Amino acid sequence: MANRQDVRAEALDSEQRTVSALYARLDLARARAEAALRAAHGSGGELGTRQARVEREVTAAEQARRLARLHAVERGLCFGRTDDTSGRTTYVGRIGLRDDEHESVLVDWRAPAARPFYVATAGAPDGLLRRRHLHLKERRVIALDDEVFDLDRMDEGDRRTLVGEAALLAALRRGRTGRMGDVVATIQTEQDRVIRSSLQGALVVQGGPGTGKTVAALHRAAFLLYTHRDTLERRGVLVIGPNAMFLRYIGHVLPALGETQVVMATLGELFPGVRATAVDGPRAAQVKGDARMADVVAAAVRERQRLPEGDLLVAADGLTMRVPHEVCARLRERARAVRLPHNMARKLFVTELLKDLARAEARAVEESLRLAELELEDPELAGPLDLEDDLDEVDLELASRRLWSLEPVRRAVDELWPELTPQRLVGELLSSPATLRAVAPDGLDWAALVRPAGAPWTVGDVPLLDEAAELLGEDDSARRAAARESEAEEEQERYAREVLVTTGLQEEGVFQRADVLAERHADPGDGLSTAERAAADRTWAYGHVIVDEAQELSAMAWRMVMRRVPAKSLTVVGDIAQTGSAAGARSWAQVLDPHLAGRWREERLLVNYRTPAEIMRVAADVLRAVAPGQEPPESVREEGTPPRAVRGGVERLPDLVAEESAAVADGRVGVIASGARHRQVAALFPADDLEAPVVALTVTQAKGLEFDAVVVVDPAGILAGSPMGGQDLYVAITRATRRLAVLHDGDLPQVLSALARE
Ligand SMILES: Nc1ncnc2c1ncn2[C@@H]1O[C@H](COP(=O)(O)OP(=O)(O)OP(=O)(O)O)[C@@H](O)[C@H]1O
Repeated sequence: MANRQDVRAEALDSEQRTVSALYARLDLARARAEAALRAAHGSGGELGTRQARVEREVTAAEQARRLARLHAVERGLCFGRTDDTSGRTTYVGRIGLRDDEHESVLVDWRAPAARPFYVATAGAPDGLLRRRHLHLKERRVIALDDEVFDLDRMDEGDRRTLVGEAALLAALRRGRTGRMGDVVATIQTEQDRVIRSSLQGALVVQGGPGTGKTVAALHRAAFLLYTHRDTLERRGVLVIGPNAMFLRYIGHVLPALGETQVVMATLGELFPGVRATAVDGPRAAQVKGDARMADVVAAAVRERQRLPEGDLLVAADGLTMRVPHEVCARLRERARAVRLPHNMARKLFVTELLKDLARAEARAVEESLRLAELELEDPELAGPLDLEDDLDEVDLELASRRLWSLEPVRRAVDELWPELTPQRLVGELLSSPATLRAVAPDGLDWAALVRPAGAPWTVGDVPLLDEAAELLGEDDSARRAAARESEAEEEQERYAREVLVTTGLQEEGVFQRADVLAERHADPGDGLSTAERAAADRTWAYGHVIVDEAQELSAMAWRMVMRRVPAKSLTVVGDIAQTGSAAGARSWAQVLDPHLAGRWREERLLVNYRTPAEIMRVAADVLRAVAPGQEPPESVREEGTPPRAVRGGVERLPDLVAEESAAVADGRVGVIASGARHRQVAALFPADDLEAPVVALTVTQAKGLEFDAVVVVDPAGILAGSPMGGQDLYVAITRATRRLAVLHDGDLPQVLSALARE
């Protein structure tokens, strides 16, 4: 009788044959796409009608995209197999493949046929007998894991082939690389519900640290693009993350899932032309994020629609024109009443005011003539003279045009109703205590906002700029056109370079230069991909928006995000217990109801795949202290290394980090310090690249990230550092996947008393 070793080898062999055949299909699909691409490029050159040329280009673009996808799925092409009760075997992979008879040989993980692979559980096997995970190294099958749902119904031969350790645990024990990986092979049932939830409406994914919210949201983006490709490729998907480092951390997940058409941005980048990275202190952040700031910005715009002290007096060309105060007030009311944005309504105000100035000019001329008449006693000039009444519409228009060319007139108009950019309005508002005092509602701590003129934009300013842009009706068409043009060229070249590399066309001498190919590819429209076009356009309406670490968004930030997605199709991912920003959410209803009026659904993730149970027990004490109503997620594994507290100052840190590094071998160490200690710690570990073996971060920077070992420095400083210090400590502790050490120089905070002492 064959022993277990032989059975294992036999099963591996058999799967290897299947997997090799799948890779052969992949190679064939690539060869076909390359041939189609070459045919599209090669056919007809510059000849043919414009329509033929456009059609060729569309085909070429499609084939190039297909090729890029086929190349992106090389690693781990096939990772799953199901055997069901009707005797059918299905292989699940990163993309779908068919044989020459058009029979499916590999099912795309996002397709309905792949569902049982993700949802089957021992209690509800969904028609499955067995689920098998295949582990590949390059194109070789190196291990198998089986989960059996109905042993009794398996035949003897199949039973003998059962192999494996739970695939999930194997995946979770892998060392961290500084990049988030995809988990397509081990998606859990509760995560699968999130991933496949309908595109319509807003879905909130609430879950404690490490429950896979981020990873599920990214797989959801890939799933939605697969299922609703038409809509979403046209409108685009936007993923909003807390900072650039986080976006780099997750940046590899979607391409590995075959999706490259997603815009990733931080909140500080959502206003084209501004890249804010500075952050406000808690007091300013809280006020800036307050929903009442929308009224403040609106009042600041109205405040710029001014009236003269008394009558308006404009001296130009040797005359003084006078427009009575009441007339100016009437003109302002009329311009406001049209309810157009400020810069558009200005046109109306200026047109009317110029007419009144023209009449005033006529009056002034008349007046001066009368004076001249009195002085000269010239009988020729005697008799009634009423220039003002003689002006008809044509005269008025001509006079207005002439007046508009005079500097003093322009200055006077700008004084009353200036053309404003969002940057100017918000910049001048925040550096003017007098204006802030005048426009802030009672009870708003406006003094917290005051800052010097020209200070760099903060992330909290961006929603204010966006609000201002809505009210001002920023006319950015010229800037947009220019930006599109240069970006379009760059994009075409970049794309062409990719095509040259992935297809080997360059090597074969079909195209030597990316710019030549780019020229061929020039989109008859603006040539930008949806993603690029959307990122450059403040008013772009995305098809779907995913917000990660969404608990940090202020009420003002939510207003901005909602403008980006008028269809209100959103995935909101976060954990109320981790809110660190003073302006962040205390409940999902509080931040979402103003926009969605209860029309949002919530899924909860309850299992922590990151943090071992020993560390989570300490984190749970912290959570109980800061948010008594919140339940910590349950860890899926014990690691066996008790988390520890080490007494000492920063001088003890190099040794401690060396110990932790040695303990995790090739893994990564994150040193998370209080704001007060961060500078000192960062000087010891200066790398700002997550792939470095050791990286020093503040809690805010560490949000959403994870490390094999974490060293928390100055827990008391973290607790005392902000009104949300408890939440911050909870975040810091839960970044560890294997080991935790806490370095403290004063007394260890009470909430950490469960740590082993050294
Ligand atoms: N089904 C899964 N299979 C394998 N690994 C998983 C799975 N789900 C989650 N993980 C891993 O668990 C870790 C935590 O996931 P993720 O960062 O998405 O959690 P999160 O809920 O966003 O956490 P936080 O709130 O702390 O930012 C990641 O390393 C992720 O790859």
